[in-house]
Amino acid sequence: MIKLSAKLMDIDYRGVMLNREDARKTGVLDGDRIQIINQERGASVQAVVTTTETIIQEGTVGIFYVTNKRLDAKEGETFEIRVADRPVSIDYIKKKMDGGKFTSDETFSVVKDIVNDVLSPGEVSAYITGSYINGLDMDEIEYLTRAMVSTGEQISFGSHPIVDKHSIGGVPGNKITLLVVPIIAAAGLKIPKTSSRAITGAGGTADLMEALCPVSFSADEVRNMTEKAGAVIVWGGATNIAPADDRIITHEYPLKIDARGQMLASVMAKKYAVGADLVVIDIPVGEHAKVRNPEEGRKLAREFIELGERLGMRVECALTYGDSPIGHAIGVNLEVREALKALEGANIPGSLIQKSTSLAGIALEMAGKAQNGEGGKLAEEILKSGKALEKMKEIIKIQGGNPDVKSDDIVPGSHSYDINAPESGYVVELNNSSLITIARTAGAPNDHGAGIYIHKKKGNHVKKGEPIFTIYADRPWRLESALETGRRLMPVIVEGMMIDRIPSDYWRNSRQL
Ligand SMILES: O=P(O)(O)OC[C@H]1O[C@H](OP(=O)(O)O)[C@H](O)[C@@H]1O
Ligand SMILES: O=c1cc[nH]c(=O)[nH]1
Repeated sequence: MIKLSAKLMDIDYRGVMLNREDARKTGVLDGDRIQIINQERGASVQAVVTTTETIIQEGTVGIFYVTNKRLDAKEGETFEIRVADRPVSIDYIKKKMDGGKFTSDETFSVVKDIVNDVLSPGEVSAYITGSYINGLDMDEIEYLTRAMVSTGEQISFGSHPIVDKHSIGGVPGNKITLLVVPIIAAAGLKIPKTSSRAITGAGGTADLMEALCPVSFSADEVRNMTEKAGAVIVWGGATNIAPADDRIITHEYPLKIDARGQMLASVMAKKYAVGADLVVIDIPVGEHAKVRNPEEGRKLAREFIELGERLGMRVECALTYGDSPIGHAIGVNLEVREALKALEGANIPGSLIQKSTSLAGIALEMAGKAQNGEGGKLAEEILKSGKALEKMKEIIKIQGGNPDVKSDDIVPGSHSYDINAPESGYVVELNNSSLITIARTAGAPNDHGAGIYIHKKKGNHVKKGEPIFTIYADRPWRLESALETGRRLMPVIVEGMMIDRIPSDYWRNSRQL
């Protein structure tokens, strides 16, 4: 054991940094774990070590920002540093990587160590990859859901039913939560909606809502705001509701993967933790979506329903069209503007309003607000009457945003480029996954102005030279990269257009490269 004085490092990262000499004295290498202890205050956390020769001087321990949120160290405070045992959860992760099955206790141990930052980013990625490749069965998924809930805070409400909705994502432009939640709340129901940020997409609901108001709240605040306004739309990652969820999603985001078992647990843990009784799940189905065909969609729906039964929630699922973006906008500001326009009563074509009112309609029927088969109509009436817009303003206000915001106040990035049709014909291919990659390369979701506006969707006729879609970015170099990505991925095909020309000396030239 050695004693070191704290140096606070304002870096949004987990763990500690030790001078190599102190690491040697303690007996740890890069990636090992230490226990940092202040006996007087009773403060003690485990952290993964990074070593340095220059950034941290001998006699000092650098404490990264996220770890210090739990340790609450002051600059210069003295801490005892000891080698920490290798967590047993790593053995469980290896077991899963070798194709084994988690028990309930093993799952809890892994989740607890993720939440307490005991596992390094590499170990969390190994857990996700092991579960992604070898899968989780329904028992393991239930264990994971319960572990995610029990390692965080839970909310309970005085009156019921509590309604909730969730989309598994995977379809670009899926801004429907900004319509579905206010419609349900305007019907007099409570819906404490927590969302994640983008996982495989260019803007998750939490990213979108953040363009209108703060989304980071404690569990208590979520409950109080929902009691007052009937609804919230907040970022689950900030609430300490199922805190493991966001840690897992952070590692899935760069890989653009959403492991099936973890997805079921991630969604249902958020519902269970807010005390939901009635849950509607949106499962987009399409060639480039997370679920490729209706059979797979029905299987996933059964799994959601079964998991709901195990946890005491009534779940209904909607298989939705996931072959084409929802509405015309992809990326934070473009999507928020489109959603607000729909709430303001603009004549937005098709998919956004239809999908939103169908999903909201299922919830209204489940809660007994509408007869079976009448929910969609009631949802549409609520939207058209302006009551959903009023409710959305109330939600924005209670979360600390400007309730008078108009759709036209939310503007796309100032750098844009139109992708025009090379030929006249029908749009026969508009690849969701490539559109998302282009929008992300343009800066989405971090740059709120970045994204894509689609003028012609699959099946639409386009004349030569007309724009098919426009790419927006907040920074010129991001737009350049997005264009380069677009040229490589060719996300759109117009019937009759030549896709590529391969000259006879192509192979010789490429071999020379
Ligand atoms: O990034 P991809 O994987 O498309 O989807 C992730 C999005 O889907 C869900 O939407 P909601 O919370 O039901 O609105 C998540 O919370 C997240 O916002
Ligand atoms: O909230 C969500 C949505 C999709 N997939 C997840 O893992 N979580």
